Order: sequence, then structure tokens, then C-alpha cells
Amino acid sequence: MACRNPRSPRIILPFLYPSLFPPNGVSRSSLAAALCGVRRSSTEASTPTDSYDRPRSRLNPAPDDYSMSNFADKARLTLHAGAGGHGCISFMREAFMDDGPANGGDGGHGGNIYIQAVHGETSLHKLARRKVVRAGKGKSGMGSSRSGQRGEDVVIAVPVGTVVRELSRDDPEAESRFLSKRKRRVSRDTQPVEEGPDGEPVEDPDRAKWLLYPGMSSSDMKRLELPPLPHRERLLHQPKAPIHLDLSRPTPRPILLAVGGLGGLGNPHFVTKGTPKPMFATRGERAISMEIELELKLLADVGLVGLPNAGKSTLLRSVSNSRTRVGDWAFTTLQPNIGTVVLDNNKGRPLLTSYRRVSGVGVYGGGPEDSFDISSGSQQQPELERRTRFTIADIPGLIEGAHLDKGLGIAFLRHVERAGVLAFVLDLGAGNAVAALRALWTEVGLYAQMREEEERERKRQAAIDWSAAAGTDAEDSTFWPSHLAGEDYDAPRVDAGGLHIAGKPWFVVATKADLPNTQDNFHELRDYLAAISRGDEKHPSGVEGAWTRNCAAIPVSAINGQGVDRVVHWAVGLLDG
Ligand SMILES: Nc1nc2c(ncn2[C@@H]2O[C@H](COP(=O)(O)OP(=O)(O)OP(=O)(O)O)[C@@H](O)[C@H]2O)c(=O)[nH]1
Ligand SMILES: [Mg+2]
Repeated sequence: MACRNPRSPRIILPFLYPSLFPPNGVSRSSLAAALCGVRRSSTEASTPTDSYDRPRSRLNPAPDDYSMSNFADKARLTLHAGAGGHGCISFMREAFMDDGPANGGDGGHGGNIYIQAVHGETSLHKLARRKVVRAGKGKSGMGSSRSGQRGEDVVIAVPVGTVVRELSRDDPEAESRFLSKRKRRVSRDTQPVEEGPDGEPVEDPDRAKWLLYPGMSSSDMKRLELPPLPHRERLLHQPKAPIHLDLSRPTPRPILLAVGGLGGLGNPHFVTKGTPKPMFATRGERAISMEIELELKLLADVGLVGLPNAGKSTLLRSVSNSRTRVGDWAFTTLQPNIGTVVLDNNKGRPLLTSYRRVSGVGVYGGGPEDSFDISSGSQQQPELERRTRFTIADIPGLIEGAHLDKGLGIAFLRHVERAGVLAFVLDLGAGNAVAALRALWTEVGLYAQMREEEERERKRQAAIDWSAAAGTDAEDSTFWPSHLAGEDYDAPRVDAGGLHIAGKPWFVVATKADLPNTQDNFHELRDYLAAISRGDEKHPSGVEGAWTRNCAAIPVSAINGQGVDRVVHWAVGLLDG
């Protein structure tokens, strides 16, 4: 179709190729010249500069020189495990044998849904878009004793650091098990009730689980005496509700979330002396559906916290190979970034020697934590492990009132919540640094209290035992290794009053120290921190018992890469404890 608006290509092109359309009145005829200019300028010796006439470099990049990826740290998923296939009602038919024995195959089992935390996944955006995850249904059994195919399992791959919470669950089989148990109990105690209050016959919950031969007349169907349903255990135990997992380490094996339904039994299973030709088989089990919430809390050793435009991303660039976006305006960073500081690339002398404490056995053994002591011949857990790198998380800036959802709010603090050390980045050229530090700690303290409040509520909800009423008592509550059970591993201590964050070691990076007249600001900040360490001043969050052992301020000029080595040394010192 012809283009209706002949001008449209001129409107669209600048968005696609901005470099071909220099701003303000550059004519088309000068396009070739502009192109040549672009090419020439790349070879010219003059270095580009920013609006302050500072040369562009890796630490002072143009705002469009960054890597941007899709990112989501929350996702809600509806999971449907696979239903089991039905058993088959079939009889052998051969030449000279028109009425052979039963030979219906069993239905295939439904597929299970698993979750696995893997390295390489960094975001939940794909799952957030997917919304529904379905495992394969089991195929029904067929004649000639052919069983139905098993439904396909699904493994949901999530980044390490994901917390999984179950919001709701629908388990039709558990419900009907509960109903038939109650019916049996009632009919044992009293006369069986054949009719309901409105005269309708009471539906036997077990009856619905049978599949009858379609060629039977309705009167035969009514008269048919069905045997008791065979008791069958699911192949895997369905984890007890509500599921709460903290996948803060890679899981070598997928973890079961929803188990698929059992396949139905074919009619040969019901052959007895009295019923040599059973005209019935069992249906496949209906599958579990559940709604889960995934929340990604990035795992980093050090978390950067600062006001917008303080220089956090420039600092991250200066100490790591990160290509996070830098720009001279607030909220340049809109999503968390992780940078890795390499201390030892095993190519020479390490930047510094550091050891990290190893906290016991690897998740399933075989992890880097495990070692074998040759001298003694026994397996031992080493106390310390050589640290060759550590990670730093850069999050969007916080502003005063962030807890009231001002700016980008405080939700991004969840990505530094688990960091071992917090680094507060303060811009020495942007007003009183002590006031900025107090404002930041206030927001962090409020966030910590909010999280603890949430946790208290979650614990209260979890204490209500819905499963007893639903008859799921057979389900296994000790399904996961204890470290994966979210309550024990991740959750802040509910009575801590903000201490789960304020109790972390922290220090201040006083950046933009290259700007003129920043010394006084820095000295005031240093004196304030010294007073906190001495105990003359309270911790800026106001939390009792917060970490105040050795509060330091390190002056740096991240844009020039000056003083950043001290930041690395100090951070490692705090990480080593
Ligand atoms: N003079 C000077 N400028 C710096 C320094 N560090 C960063 N800047 C500049 O400060 C501005 C903001 O830097 P960013 O690193 O984007 O700041 P940010 O804290 O990540 O900002 P948000 O992502 O918006 O929160 C940029 O123009 C940087 O070039 C420094 O040490 N000295
Ligand atoms: Mg930034």
C-alpha cells in the first residue's frame, strides 16, 4: 500500500537514526557532509567533552554509553500441574476371539512443576510476561494394554536470590479426599443419607472418579456396583501449603512446587472372579493449581545507597567493569545494577588478600565449600576461603520521603537488604553531607521496620493451619532442606525494630571531592562519624544497638578514579569482619 503521508519517512527516521539528523536546520544536502563529519570526527584527535568541559572517558561516559537490559524483580505466576490421563476400558478383539479379556491401558501421569535457581538468569521479566505456567497433561490409556504418555514436567528457572511465596492453592483431589472421608465417617455413625434436603440424590464424590463404558445403558449404569476406589499414593509428596522458599544459592536439583495428577487405571485392574469383564476404569487425577509470587532480591556483598545524582554509578564503574548508565541528572539509574570487583584474576599479584568465612556445608554437598583434607583423610569444613572477587549493587537514588513512595520509592532497597556491608555515597558538592546521611538512614530505617512488619504479618498468616481443614495432613512438611525454608533463612528478625539492616557494618564514600570548597563539608562529616564511633552521637537511623564500631568516611573522586582503591580495601575489611 502506498504511503499516505509522503512526509512520514522524514518524521520517523530521526527516531531510528538520530545521528543522520543533526538538530536545528541542518539541510538534507548537508547530510553527506554530516556523515563524513561523523566518520572524520571518530578519527580526529580532539576528545569529546561533557557540559563541564571534562573529557569523556570510561568514568565520564556519554549518557547513551551504557548497557540496558530488561529487568523485573517481581512476578506473579499461576501454575497448573498436569492432570493425569484416564484409564482405558477395552477388551481384546482378535480373529476368532470377539469377546476377549480386558486390556485397557493406564493413563499417563501429569507433569510436575519445579523451580530451580540458576546462575545466568538475572531478571524475572520473562516470567512476569509469561504469567501462566502449565505442565503437560498425561495422555489417556489405550487398548491392547498401551499406557498413556506421561505429561511433560516444567522447570521454572529463576535467578539466584529469588524468594518464592505461595499465595493460593486449588487442590481438587485433596478436597474430594476430604469429602469422601467425611462421608465415610457420617455413614459409619448414622444411616447413609440417600437424598439431600431438596430431594436430590446426594452425589457420591468417589463415583465421579470412575469412567464407565460409554456403550452401557443408563439403567445399567445406575445398577452398576463399583468396587471401592483403590488407595493410591502420589509418586511425589506435594509440599505443604503455603510454600515459602528462599533460593539464595543455586539449587543443583529442581525443587518441586506442584505435583501432577496420577494417571487413571485401566479396566484390567478391576478384574475379579465376580466381574471378569469390568466396564469401568478410573479417571486421571485432576491437577493442582496454585498462584505464586516471585521476588528477586539481588545478592551483592556491598550495597550502594545514596541520593540521586550522588555519583553511585560512577563509583561502581570506577571499581568494577560495570557499564551502568551515568548522567548529570537525578534518576539516571532506574534499575539495580551489579558490578564485580576483581581482587585476584590469578594473573599476578592480587589487588589485596581477603578471606571469606564459609558457613558450613554446601547446599547439597559438592559445592565450593566442601573440601577434603588429605593429611587426615577426613572431610572437613574449612573456616575461611580465599576471596577473589566481590560484588557491589547500585540501586536508584533515594530521596527524602521515599518511604511515602516519593521518587522511585524504597522498594529497590530490597536489593541491598541482604548485602553484607552498606556504603552510603554522599556528594560533597551537594549541600551538607551529615544531613544527607541522616536523611538516607531515616529512609533505610523505615524500610527495615516496614519489612519486619510485613514479616510479622506473614508469620501470623502462616500460623493459621488451613491444611488441617482441607484434609491434607498426609502432605510432607519437612520437604525442603531447612536452609531453603524462607522463614528461617531470609526473613528479618521480627522483633528487631530495624536492626536487621542497621546492624550491618557500613561506611561513607564522600564523592566528588575534586569539586572546590568541599573540604569543610568533608571535615564536618568525618567529625560526625567519629562522634558516632565514640558513642557521643546516636546512630543516624536512631535504632538501638545499631552498628557503630568504626564509622569511616572515605573521600574519593570517582570520575578521576582517585581514592577508589581505599573504598575497595575498606569494603573488603568490613566484609572480612
Ligand atoms: N566532579 C565529579 N563529578 C562526578 C563524580 N562522580 C560522579 N560525578 C558526576 O555526577 C553525575 C551523576 O553521576 P551518577 O554516577 O550518574 O550518579 P548516581 O548517583 O548514579 O545518580 P542516579 O542514578 O540518578 O541516582 C554525573 O554527571 C557524573 O559525571 C566525581 O567524583 N566528581
Ligand atoms: Mg546511577
